[in-house]
Amino acid sequence: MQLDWLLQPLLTQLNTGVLVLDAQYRVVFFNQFIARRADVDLAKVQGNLLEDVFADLPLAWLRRKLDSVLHLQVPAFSSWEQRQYIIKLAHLRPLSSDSQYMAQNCSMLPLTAPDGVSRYICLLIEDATDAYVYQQQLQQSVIQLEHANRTDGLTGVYNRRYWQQQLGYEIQRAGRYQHPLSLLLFDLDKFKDLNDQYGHQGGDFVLVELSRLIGSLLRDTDLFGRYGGEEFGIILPETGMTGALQVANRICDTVARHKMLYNQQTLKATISIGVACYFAQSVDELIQRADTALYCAKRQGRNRAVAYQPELEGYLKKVK
Ligand SMILES: Nc1nc2c(ncn2[C@@H]2O[C@H](COP(=O)(O)OP(=O)(O)OP(=O)(O)O)[C@@H](O)[C@H]2O)c(=O)[nH]1
Repeated sequence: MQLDWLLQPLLTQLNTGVLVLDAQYRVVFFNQFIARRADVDLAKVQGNLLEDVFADLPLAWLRRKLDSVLHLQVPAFSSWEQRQYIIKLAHLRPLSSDSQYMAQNCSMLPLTAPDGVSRYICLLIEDATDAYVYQQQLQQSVIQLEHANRTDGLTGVYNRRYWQQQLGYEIQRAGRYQHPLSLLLFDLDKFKDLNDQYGHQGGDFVLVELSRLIGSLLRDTDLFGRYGGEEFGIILPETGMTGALQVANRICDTVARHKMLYNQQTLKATISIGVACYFAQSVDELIQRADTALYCAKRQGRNRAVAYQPELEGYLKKVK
């Protein structure tokens, strides 16, 4: 049975790109799938070098691949995960993909003409844009989940679990390399009164506004987290007591001077800060020391930063 008549309609309708090159990598043939998406006319470019027909090919890489197919006479494959595309072909999902071009799986097959001598290579190009788009969406979701997993939903600073985990890592690092490390624990003053006066939403507004303000006063390497309701912690890597007190006083002063507009009313708030330095303690001990200093700051009249010293423990016993 003669089947030659099948070839042309099959190649025209095939939902796969077919591109045939000779041994000098000149274009012998490509089907409609490629012609339409690359906007090239086979009759006009037949016999031209591959790189003169299709712009911006990854030429060095592609030649290495084609050379091995031609000389070893074994097929090669390139997936979209390895190289998103080889030939710039327009795809049919321009809106749902961040890429203008079709993601491609490409098989490269060695061919020998009936004369038994002339060698060719056939490239079969499959549209893998769907897989590419799904993978992009999945990666995006993973990034969003990771962000949500370490962030406090209200204020956008780190949540307690993640922040405390980071404190553990920073303590290990400071211990191993004998580097300074300080911790600030702060708490809004008389926040209950603020909540009572402006409602819970007013209180939330202040928490958000002050988190943003304080975050803007920190270095990128500092780690700012929400420890509990209106209590926050800041880890200051590479910072000893003098530097930590400077940061704490700057935060205290900036907050006290900051005016916030809420429901046409001007709000002000103050904070108290406890400062502790790392000296080979555990996470819990370091937090405990900063908490003791914070408690003293409250007892001494609020709106201030107090540095932890062992004498504070005696002071606490007296006032209790
Ligand atoms: N709006 C709001 N309020 C909160 C949140 N978390 C805790 N609070 C409130 O913060 C207040 C904390 O009150 P207290 O622990 O008595 O302390 P304070 O009024 O700030 O007084 P001092 O700490 O002694 O200066 C409580 O009224 C809590 O309900 C929150 O996420 N949003």
